[in-house]
Parts: sequence; structure tokens; C-alpha cells
Amino acid sequence: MNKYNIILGSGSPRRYELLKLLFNNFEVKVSNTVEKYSSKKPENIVVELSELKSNSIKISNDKLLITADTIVVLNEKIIGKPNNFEDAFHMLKSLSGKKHEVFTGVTIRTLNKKRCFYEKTEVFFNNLTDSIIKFYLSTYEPFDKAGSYGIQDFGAVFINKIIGDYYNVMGLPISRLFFELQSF
Ligand SMILES: Cc1cn([C@H]2C[C@H](O)[C@@H](COP(=O)(O)OP(=O)(O)OP(=O)(O)O)O2)c(=O)[nH]c1=O
Repeated sequence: MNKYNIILGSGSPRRYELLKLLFNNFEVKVSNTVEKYSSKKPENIVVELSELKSNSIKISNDKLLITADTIVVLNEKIIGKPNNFEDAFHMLKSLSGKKHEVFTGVTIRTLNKKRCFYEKTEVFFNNLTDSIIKFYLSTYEPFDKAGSYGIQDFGAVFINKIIGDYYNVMGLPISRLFFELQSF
């Protein structure tokens, strides 16, 4: 792994922050691909989308590219990023008091090798009042986040417990990524 220069293929500030925990220096390249998928199961969707993002970014032979995709799933229904305040409000109302799952798919790729994997974290929400949801949305504006919440910001108060990797919810399962890179 050390013989490669790392590229993070993401415009997500959270992914940048998380990869900084593993590497001091890396490049960032944003993939502007349209997130279309044919898979049915969430674990396959996030892998397919992370691979789609990866394939849309050109790399030279000294580079190792890391891309990812995160979705929230409630009762087998995919909850992406909200379109607006109203959409975000209804998303959080639907997550209130229930368990949902967060899947993040990751693709690591060099010119002659590619590996994809995913991680799942179960997230249990407290019961949320309309006023706390409205306060959160108007103060933190989590409209760039799947599920309309950030576990890493005030959204933390919504969470009763998680089963699985915290960083996976934020957008990059860094522990799994580290060990996959070691054996890549
Ligand atoms: C559930 C959750 C998601 N998120 C964010 C992570 C991702 O940035 C975003 C999921 O959208 P993605 O489509 O996975 O990623 P992105 O569009 O932000 O960036 P890129 O495609 O360039 O990599 O939601 C949090 O920051 N905290 C959370 O708790």
C-alpha cells in the first residue's frame, strides 16, 4: 500500500476528515457521476455506487483511489439525502423511535487491482419531538447527509445506541478500510 499515492474520490468533508485519521497526505478528486444503480439489496447498492464513482475517476499507475457511498435503510426502504426541509422533517419523523441500518460501500482501486466491500451499522433512534427535529434541521441544515442527520454533530442526541462501526455511519468504515488496504 505504501508504494501508492492515495486519492480520495469524494467531495464529502466527513470522508476527508475520516481519511485524515489514516493518512496525512492524499489527493482529493470528486466524481460527478450520476448515482444510478441496478442492484436490489442495500449492501449491493452501496458497493455498486462506490464502484461507479471509482470508475468515473481517471488514475495513473502510482495512485490508489478510495471511493464510498452511504445509504440509510429503514424497514428495507432506502432513505437517501433529503430534497428540502420538508423531506428532511419527514425522514427524521420516520426514523424516530425505530432501528435503521446504515450501509457504506467502499471501492479501493489501482490501475491493475480493485476491491469492493461494505459495512453495516444498526442505529437505534430515540423518540424525537417535532420541535427538536425542527430545531435540528434549521440549525444544522443536514441536507447533504443520507437520512438527514449527522451522527457526528447534534444528530448524536437522536441516537440511543448503535451496533457496529460509528465511522461507518459518518461515511467511511476506517477500521475495515485500514485492514483491507493492508492486504490489498
Ligand atoms: C448517516 C450519515 C451520513 N452522513 C453523510 C456521509 C456522506 O457525505 C453523505 C452520504 O452521501 P454519499 O452520496 O454517500 O456521499 P456524498 O455525496 O456526500 O459525497 P461523495 O459521493 O462525493 O463521496 O451523508 C454523515 O455525515 N453522517 C451521518 O450520520
